[in-house]
Amino acid sequence: MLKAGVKTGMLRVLGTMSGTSLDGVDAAVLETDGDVIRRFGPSAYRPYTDAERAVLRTALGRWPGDAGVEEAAEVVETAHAEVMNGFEAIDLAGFHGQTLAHDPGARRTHQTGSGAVLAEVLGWPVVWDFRSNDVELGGQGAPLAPFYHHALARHLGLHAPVVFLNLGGVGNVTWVDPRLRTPDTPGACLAFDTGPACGPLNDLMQARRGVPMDADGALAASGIVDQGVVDRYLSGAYFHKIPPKSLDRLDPGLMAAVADLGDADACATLSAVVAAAVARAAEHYPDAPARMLVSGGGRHNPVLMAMIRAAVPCDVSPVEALGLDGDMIEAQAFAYLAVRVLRGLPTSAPGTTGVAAAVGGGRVSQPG
Ligand SMILES: Nc1ncnc2c1ncn2[C@@H]1O[C@H](COP(=O)(O)OP(=O)(O)OP(=O)(O)O)[C@@H](O)[C@H]1O
Ligand SMILES: CC(=O)N[C@H]1[C@@H]2OC[C@@H](O2)[C@@H](O)[C@@H]1O[C@H](C)C(=O)O
Repeated sequence: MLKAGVKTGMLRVLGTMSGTSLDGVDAAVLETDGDVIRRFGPSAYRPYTDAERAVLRTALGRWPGDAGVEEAAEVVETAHAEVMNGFEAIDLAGFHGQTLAHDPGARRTHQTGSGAVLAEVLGWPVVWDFRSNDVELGGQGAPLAPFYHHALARHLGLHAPVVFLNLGGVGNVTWVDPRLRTPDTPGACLAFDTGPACGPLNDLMQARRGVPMDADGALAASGIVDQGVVDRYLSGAYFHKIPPKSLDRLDPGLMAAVADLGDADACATLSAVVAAAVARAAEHYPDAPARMLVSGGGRHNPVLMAMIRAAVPCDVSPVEALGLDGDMIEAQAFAYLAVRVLRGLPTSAPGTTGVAAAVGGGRVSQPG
């Protein structure tokens, strides 16, 4: 199904993502027709300043109209306009925005920042608000990168099921079968959030040491895992749910569970929770994957990666092993999805968000 008046063929699309860890904006160019990938283009990263991050943090958990949300939208729009302005010859942009709140059970999700404002400022058509339609139709609204993971597996010429693991604030996996030609074919993609990833580690480091992360897992490396905490956490309701399922970044329960541990032991234990959650995900795979390809900032944490390797029975490598850029997969995904939205193609399916049938979503804003 092709929407009237839409340019056919390959487009040069700029995708952006502002992730749950509130570190900054990733922007990456992808040449695609919304089906196959032709080429990866340049990318850029624009960190939030401490003051901007504070504005975003204040607005977490809030909905449109709540106090502080307009200020957060302005921060997000300004940061995106700055980084997006540096790119040339763009046909289309895919703007995810910053998730402030996500409650699929109540059929609502909130990504702040207006694609209409960016279309005006940049002079390009902008696709945005990717998740609302899916949650309104009863889906989880997340994860949405899976259809792009399927395109990546095809682009890489893979012929067996693989798992893409993204380690951001939250962990999420996509099991993909590239032998099935389109991502919305039943059985082509199964995706869900595994559990917490870097988010709780960051929160702990911020609260106890005033730094944004356990850099290179240095503190976790000198700590001892409290296996009781790991086992108790993994016995929680989320880990018994059948996918699709998605998480909000905030889980005060996990922070409380490590409150009595010293800093190093708490970091080691939180890292072990991440690895155990990733390992637990395998219960749901339709078939054993040939390998696990890791993207997101957590792949830079060698302690976390070692724990995952020890817990998972297949090869685990950063996506760089296959020539991809693990910091830009999500930004590229929203470039890919933008073209799908423009062309009226689905962006999620029962296996990715639990929506009842494959659906599209997103709004398209044209410059005035
Ligand atoms: N060298 C490193 N050592 C340890 N952790 C690291 C390192 N580099 C990045 N990280 C972790 O990765 C996080 C950023 O990951 P990423 O940019 O993938 O998250 P995000 O896109 O905000 O999250 P999400 O995918 O959940 O939206 C940092 O906040 C930090 O916790
Ligand atoms: C609601 C929301 O913004 N979810 C994010 C978050 O960050 C990681 C994980 O939780 C994933 O479900 C999703 O983002 C990725 C890009 C996705 O939709 O695939």
